[in-house]
Amino acid sequence: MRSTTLCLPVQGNPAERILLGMKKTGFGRGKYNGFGGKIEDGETPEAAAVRELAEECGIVAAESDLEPVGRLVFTFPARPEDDHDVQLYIIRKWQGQPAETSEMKPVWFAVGDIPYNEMWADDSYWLPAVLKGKKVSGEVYFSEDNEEVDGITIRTE
Ligand SMILES: COc1nc(N)nc2c1ncn2[C@H]1C[C@H](O)[C@@H](COP(=O)(O)OP(=O)(O)OP(=O)(O)O)O1
Repeated sequence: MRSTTLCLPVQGNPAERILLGMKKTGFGRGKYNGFGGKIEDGETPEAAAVRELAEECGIVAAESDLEPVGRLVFTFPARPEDDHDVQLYIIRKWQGQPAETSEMKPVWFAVGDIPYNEMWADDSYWLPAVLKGKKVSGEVYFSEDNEEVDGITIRTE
């Protein structure tokens, strides 16, 4: 199970726009997603989230500006090496302008125009709640094709 972070930069409170990145390499290539990746040995989830934001879209954030919004566990029975345990954050304040990197191409979307058909299939189950200010936790099981959701439990608070 990979321990990872996923950070969602937004404008507005409640969120009006969200910054997503088109993944250019590795896991989730060809999909829009938030920014994040593996928590390295000895690193806190918050330090990993800030590092990945800088590496993937060039923005500089303070750990104290990360808003924890939940945790999701993704299970791929047909490809267990891709199982992910993900700490989720929203961020509304940072320094610098988002820029394309070797890993991701950032694009702003209005909250009503999020391209769910170009994202992981789980996102439409939990992202709307997060953008409305809820915290989420849950488990997602993917089907044999590693793309469709086969089972999902999402709790909101
Ligand atoms: C499968 O469902 C998922 N949905 C969403 N929206 N995001 C997911 C899902 N599974 C994982 N993620 C997130 C968690 C991380 O932010 C990234 C994956 O990071 P990881 O470090 O595993 O992938 P890479 O950055 O490609 O790692 P390498 O650089 O080692 O290739 O996706």
